Formats: sequence, C-alpha cells, structure tokens
Amino acid sequence: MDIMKVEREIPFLDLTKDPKDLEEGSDGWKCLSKKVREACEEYGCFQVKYNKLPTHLGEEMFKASKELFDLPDEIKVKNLNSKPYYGYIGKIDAVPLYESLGIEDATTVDGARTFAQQIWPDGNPVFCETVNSISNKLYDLELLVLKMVMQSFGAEKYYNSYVESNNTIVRVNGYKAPHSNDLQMALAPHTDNSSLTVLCQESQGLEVLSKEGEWLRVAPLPGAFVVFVGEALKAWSNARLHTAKHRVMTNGDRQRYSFGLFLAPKEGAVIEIPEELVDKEHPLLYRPFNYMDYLNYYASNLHMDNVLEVYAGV
Ligand SMILES: O=C(O)CCC(=O)C(=O)O
Ligand SMILES: [Fe+2]
Repeated sequence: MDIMKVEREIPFLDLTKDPKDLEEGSDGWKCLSKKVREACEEYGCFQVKYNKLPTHLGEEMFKASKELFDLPDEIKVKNLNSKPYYGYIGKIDAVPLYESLGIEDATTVDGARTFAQQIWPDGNPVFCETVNSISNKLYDLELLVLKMVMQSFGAEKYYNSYVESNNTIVRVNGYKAPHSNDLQMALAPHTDNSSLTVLCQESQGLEVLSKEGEWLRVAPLPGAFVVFVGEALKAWSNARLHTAKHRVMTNGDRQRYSFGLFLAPKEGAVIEIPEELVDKEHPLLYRPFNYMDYLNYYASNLHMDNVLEVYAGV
C-alpha cells in the first residue's frame, strides 16, 4: 500500500467563524490570541481568513496590478522613494523575474495619490480608491494581530504607542513568466523587515522555511491572507517571536502577482524591548535602536545573514 505523504503547512486561522471571537476580552478572542501568538512563535507566520475583506476588492487590486506592470519600464521607475525598499525594485540580476512598486502610506488618500501621480498623469483616481480601501482593511487585520500578540505577552500598554510609531507601505509585486517547466527562484529567501506583513498571492509560488529547515508551500486559498512577523516586531519581542524566511518559486508561462501591506516603524522610531519581555529565561537580546538606521545598515550589507543580531545584538 502506498503511504501518502502529507505535506506540512503553516497554521491556518479562521477569523470568520464566530463574530464573538473578535470581541476583545471574550473567550473566543482569548483562544484566538493564544493561537496567533503560538503561530508567531513557532512559524513566524500563518494563513488567515478575515471577513472584513470582500473578495472583489482583492480581484480589483490584482486587475490594477496587471495594468501597472504592463506599463513601460521608464514609467515604473518613476516610483522613487528616498528610503530603502520604499520605491521601485527590479532589474536585479539574481532575480530577473521580480519587479515591485511601493506605495507609502497607502491607507491615506494623500499616500495613494502621491504614488498615482508618479505613475499616471491624471493620478488614476480609481486606482487610488482601490488601494485605499484594501489597505485600510489589511491595516485593521494587522492591528488586530498586533493587539492579540501584545495582550498575550501582558504588554498591551505599549500597543497605542507602537501603532503611532509605525506607518504602512503597500508593495505590489509582479513576477514575469519564467517560460520553463523547472521551478525558478523568482524571489530569493528573505525575512521581512517590517513589524508585520499581510500578503495576498493570486497564484501559488510562496514557500516558507520551517524551523526544522523544510520549505513549506503556501497554497493560495480564496479569501485568505498570509501574515508574517517582521524583524522589527521580532526585535521588540526580544526574539520571542520568530521571523520566517520565505521565497517565491515559479514555473510555466504565467505571470504571477501578489501584494502586501507592511506595517513598519516610521522615520525616527526607536525600537526598545519592554521590560515585560525580559526575565531570567529571556535575557535582553537587543539594545534600543533607531529602525531607519537599521534599515540603511541592512540595505548596505545584503550579503549578511542575521543582520538584526549583528546590528543591535547585545
Ligand atoms: O510574492 C510573494 O508571494 C512574496 C512577496 C514577499 O515576500 C515580499 O514582498 O516581501
Ligand atoms: Fe517577504
């Protein structure tokens, strides 16, 4: 008899089951918070179903993404930003299929407009509307995850100031078709530098490295999102939370699209581990550090593994 190999998967959490689960302090909420924290500790990520986000919004976003990536290169490169990883990324020899654009403060009307005016002479109001609505929903989901994690660490008093010291950036990713049957590395393994990332992939390709060193495929479930812990929140948590390396592998003749909302510390924000997360079993691992200085250090040391440990480790 054949023994079927069951593929391991990252945790899946359904937030749409019972509306009471999302009532802060309810039993359902406490139970979900525990699961969220455990997923962030063990995997550094999880898939989640979240009903505040109607599927048509995701479809509109993918349609807009396709139009964006069909534009000539000389237009796309107009998406400039002085901060590293906030603007156009592409034409990288190691990952020639990958292209990405960044929309800073995508939750605000001004943020979406600033981006759209870089790309379209008329500022594409329809695109702005789509980006604003979707990023606000994804932002709500990130805040929910952040609150659950902080509460379960008994560190909820830091929630408001943490939220205030962060802003958002949407990255829209396009991967050219590899035109090969063999899987190609479309995006190299990395961890995100954000506090949290919520990602939506239109088609398969995303893989996550487990703590056991196994690449786990993440299936694109309809209406589901992938939440990743980023280096900023890992640092804040005194490395109680894990950051998972992930990559994109593609083959065939189809382009691939994804987009993500990154919650990340603002310019000037300092990451400092709260005393609630330091004890005998969890000695202090990082000194307080300026996030943007860390990000610039990261950008100029791309060959380095464990940049956070090197930059801020004590
Ligand atoms: O396209 C994907 O599925 C992954 C994108 C990603 O990891 C990123 O933008 O940081
Ligand atoms: Fe990523």
